Formats: sequence, C-alpha cells, structure tokens
Amino acid sequence: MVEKLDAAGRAKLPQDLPDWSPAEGRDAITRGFRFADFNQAWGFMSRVALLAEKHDHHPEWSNVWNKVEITLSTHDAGGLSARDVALAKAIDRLVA
Ligand SMILES: C[C@H](O)[C@H](O)[C@H]1CNC2=NC(N)=NC(=O)C2=N1
Repeated sequence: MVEKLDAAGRAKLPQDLPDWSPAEGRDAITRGFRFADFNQAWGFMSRVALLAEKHDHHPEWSNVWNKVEITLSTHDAGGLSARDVALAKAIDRLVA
C-alpha cells in the first residue's frame, strides 16, 4: 500500500515544487507547460513517458498543440504521495 503524502511533505510542496499547483477538487498537483510548437511538446511528452516508466508512476495529461497539462496523483494511495513529488521533480528537470 502506498502511503499518502504526510503533512510535512505537503507543507514543503510550495518550496519543493514551486511551479506546481494543487489540482481543483482532488488530492493532486498540476502544472502547465508551453512549448514553441507541437514538435517540441511531443518531444517533451516522449521524455516524460520514459520517466514514467522508469518511476513506474504515470501522469494524467493532456496536450493541445504546443501546450501540455500534467496532473499527478497516486491511484494506489487515493491521492498525493511521495511518488508524485519524485516524478514532478524529475519532470521539472526536463524543462529546467
Ligand atoms: C501496480 C500499480 O498500478 C503500478 O505499480 C503503478 C503504475 N503507475 C501508477 N501511476 C500512478 N499515478 N498511480 C499509481 O498508483 C500507479 N501504480
């Protein structure tokens, strides 16, 4: 069983993941990305897909041309877990 993120972990989110926001109405975090064009967006999504496989943790995401929206939550925990934080940090490194 994957544990939900504890209060200490949640308190650190603004500093650990400054570009992510709480998702509306659910225990999840979300971030939007904008790229030069679809080609760049798709390349990013390809890299995120490989990260997700490496983490065995997969995003909920959408893409409209050069924009990608990613929401992270842990199905097995029924909400946010440390796995979401780890994947979000890895995704942030792709665009740093
Ligand atoms: C068995 C379990 O579904 C898998 O280990 C992984 C796959 N990817 C996953 N991704 C997300 N977001 N949440 C999960 O609980 C999850 N579980």
